Parts: sequence; structure tokens; C-alpha cells
Amino acid sequence: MIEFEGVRKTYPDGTTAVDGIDLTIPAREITVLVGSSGCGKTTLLRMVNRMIDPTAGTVSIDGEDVGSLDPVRLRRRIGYVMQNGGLLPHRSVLDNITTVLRLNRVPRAQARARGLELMDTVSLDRGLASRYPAQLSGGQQQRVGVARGLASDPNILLMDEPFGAVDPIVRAELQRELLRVHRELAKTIVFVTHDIDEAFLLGDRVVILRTGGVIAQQGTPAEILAHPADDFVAGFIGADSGQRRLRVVERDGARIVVDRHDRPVGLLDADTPAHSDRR
Ligand SMILES: Nc1ncnc2c1ncn2[C@@H]1O[C@H](COP(=O)(O)OP(=O)(O)OP(=O)(O)O)[C@@H](O)[C@H]1O
Repeated sequence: MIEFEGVRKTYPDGTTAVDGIDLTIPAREITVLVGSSGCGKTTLLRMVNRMIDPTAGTVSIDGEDVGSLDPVRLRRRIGYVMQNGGLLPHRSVLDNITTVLRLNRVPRAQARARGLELMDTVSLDRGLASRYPAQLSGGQQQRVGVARGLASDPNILLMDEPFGAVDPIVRAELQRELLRVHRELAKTIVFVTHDIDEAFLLGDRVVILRTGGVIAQQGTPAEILAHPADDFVAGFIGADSGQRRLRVVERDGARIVVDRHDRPVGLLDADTPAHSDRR
């Protein structure tokens, strides 16, 4: 469990990026931090592994204040995946994946075996192991980034807009893969995005931030959809424009779900009672 208590970050130029945040991130779930540009998502994320230290308040992991831990060692036990992969261009795919293992003095052969296993985990063909990042597609580079984040088998994986730079089809594939990997490995994942659809798709819990680094609302996607806290949240999730409103209409004896433009989006399964599991 990750806890933020009264956390504030003011940069030297006076910009307050995060303003007094109290937040509990449960273990083994995906928590998505979402909000428009500049609302403090990256700042908040980077305070978990001490890439940024708060100006006030504490961030703790399982009750231990990260401020009391050595930042380098802390970073080696927390996975971090960033936009564009952040891969080392002159290192092969396998070397990129195993960098942290080598830093942790895992013997070369063992690191290599683990790296290849991780390529399987993220559905990357092992034949790509000796390529360089520039010889991969954007989606493949992101998979390498995720494999690298998982290399030291961290309990926590921080992901900063990891799928922001790929096209929508590849993005959908990477999102599905992440959910699969999460089901298999059950890591605590903190995921940053500015895309509310991505947040609702991936998040067990979603934290909506607003400019100035404050929390507008947090909860499960269903809770937020059912009861947006205010006009800002309703606007952000598209509830006020009717974007999320679906209706059921009868057509040719079937119950069809349509959007607000009457476009069919699916079929209501008559035999399935409503249940609370959104996946
Ligand atoms: N090193 C810095 N010095 C001064 N201000 C900064 C610094 N880093 C970030 N900021 C400011 O802090 C605020 C929050 O930035 P942050 O990167 O955390 O937001 P974000 O929600 O992740 O934005 P984006 O989605 O655009 O990446 C912004 O106003 C930003 O300009």
C-alpha cells in the first residue's frame, strides 16, 4: 500500500504542482491518476520512487516513509515505465530489459534468462532480443519498457503515460496486455494518463486531479460514473454532454444498446443478470 499524507510539492520557481494530497493506493490493484496537462500527475508519481521529494507531507510504502530510504536502492526495487519507453538507444533490447538486474549484480547468464522470460511475459518475440530500440515499432518499444519495469520483480510498477505515443490500435492491444499481465502478476500499478477512457478501462481505482494538484474525485470507475462529485468531474468524464449515456432499444426482437446518436454499440445479453464485476 502506498500512502500520501498532506503531500505538497512547490518547485523552486514557485509553481505548486501538488497541493496537500491525501491518497491511499491499495496493494495489487491498478490505480490510475488522470487529469489534464499540468495537474501534477507526473510529480505525484515520481514522489513514490523519490525522483522528486515533496516540499511537505509524507509518502510511505507499507508504512515506511520513503524519505528515510536510500533513493537509488528504492528506485531499483520499484519498476518505472515512461512514455516513449525511455530506452537506451545503443543497447540491445535484452540489455535494456536487464539493465537493473545487472546493476543489482545478477550474474550475466541468469539476467539473460530472466530477460528472455520477460520478453515472453510482454508477448515480445525472443528473436528481437539483439535488436536496437530504433529497429522496433513504437508498440514493441513500449513492451520493452514494460519488460524492463518488471525486470527486478518489483511489487510496485509506476507507469507514466506509457501508451501515449502509439496509434489507437496498438494502444488498445497494449492496454489488454497490461490487464493480462496484471492478472498474472498482481503488482501494485500506479498508472498516469490524461485519457479518461484509458483510466476507466485500466483502473480498479481512478483518481481525477484538477489543475493546481488537488484531487477532484477518487473511486472505482463505476462510483465516479454513477456520482460525479461536481461539474468539473462531470465535464471531464463526459457525463454532462451525454457522451456516456447509453440506451437500450428493441430492434428485430433483440435488445440493442445505442449511444446518444442512436448508433448501436452492442447487444444486451438477455440471460445475464446485472452484476457488479465490471471486467
Ligand atoms: N521542475 C519543474 N520546475 C517548475 N515547475 C515544474 C517542474 N516540473 C513540473 N512543473 C510544473 O508543475 C505542474 C505539474 O506538472 P506535472 O508534470 O506534474 O503535471 P502532469 O499532470 O504530469 O502534466 P503532463 O500531463 O503535461 O505531463 C505544471 O504546472 C508544471 O509546469
